[in-house]
Amino acid sequence: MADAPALQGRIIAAHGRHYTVELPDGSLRKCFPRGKKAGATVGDYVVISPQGADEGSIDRILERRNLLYRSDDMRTKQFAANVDQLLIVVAPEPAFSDDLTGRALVAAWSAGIAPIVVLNKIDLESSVAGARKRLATLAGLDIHIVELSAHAPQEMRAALLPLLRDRCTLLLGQSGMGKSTILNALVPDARAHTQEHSQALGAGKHTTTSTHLYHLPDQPGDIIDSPGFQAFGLYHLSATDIERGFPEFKDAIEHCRYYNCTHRHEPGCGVLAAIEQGAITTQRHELYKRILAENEAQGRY
Ligand SMILES: Nc1nc2c(ncn2[C@@H]2O[C@H](COP(=O)(O)OP(=O)(O)OP(=O)(O)O)[C@@H](O)[C@H]2O)c(=O)[nH]1
Ligand SMILES: [Zn+2]
Repeated sequence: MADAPALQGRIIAAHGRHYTVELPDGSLRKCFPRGKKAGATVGDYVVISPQGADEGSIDRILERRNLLYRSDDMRTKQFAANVDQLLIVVAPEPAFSDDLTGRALVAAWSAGIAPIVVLNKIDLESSVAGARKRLATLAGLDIHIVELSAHAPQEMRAALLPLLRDRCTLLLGQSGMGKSTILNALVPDARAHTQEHSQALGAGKHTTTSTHLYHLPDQPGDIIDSPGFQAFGLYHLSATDIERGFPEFKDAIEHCRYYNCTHRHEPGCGVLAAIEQGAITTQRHELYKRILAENEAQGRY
């Protein structure tokens, strides 16, 4: 019997050793990477060789438009590939972290991906003002900030669905910000679906898929759910990547006296001058210095 012809599909879930690949006809296959090739991630477009009725091997990962991940001394965690935008969920309670939110923004910009920040739980009236005030430090950066309450699902859908149309959106946030609640309002039974897939594909009932791509039920567009994080290392970024993660530095850097200026203490630094003039906030500059120092401590530069 001749080999079945290779097919192209998209990885919609990663389960440790194997992946769920969706084919253009909507069917799902449990696929294993061929050989020792690792590193496939949710959102990847792949070429597979079908095996049997519902399995396959991943022969090749097609070129990625982008790849989002975080990394620290412990490990590297890929979030997703080929995304159009990042939706970063923050909330007044538990209070979101400026540092982690800033890092997620850096991850987005350094990968060339547009970020949207969602301030969830605006029904928490006593604490929402404080959250708004902290978010105001991001004003002036090119970020769309949307306020909503996932406990008012109808209004929430009205606010989010237009932003999600025709796009592949990665949902990201610290633990407890309300990602699952938002996801479930956008894709009812998302969690149940995950269970179903896992069981149908033999992943076992208790294997939780950490990252999963869902199609929006009522309009074109995909949303990728990812586990909540409590740390967001960016050890993989080069100094140039980090600079790209701070788009407000771009014009100022043109004025730096030294081509290899690190924008910390050098004389004639355009970024330091822009801080003096109030065009760049010290808070963002502090974050920049923290990320750079962490990477330097790795002996990268
Ligand atoms: N008051 C209020 N509570 C909310 C809202 N959205 C979510 N919550 C609550 O916040 C808690 C955390 O919500 P989840 O959706 O589980 O948060 P998550 O971001 O998925 O958290 P992880 O699973 O840790 O990543 C739950 O108790 C939700 O009911 C909201 O709009 N208003
Ligand atoms: Zn400089």
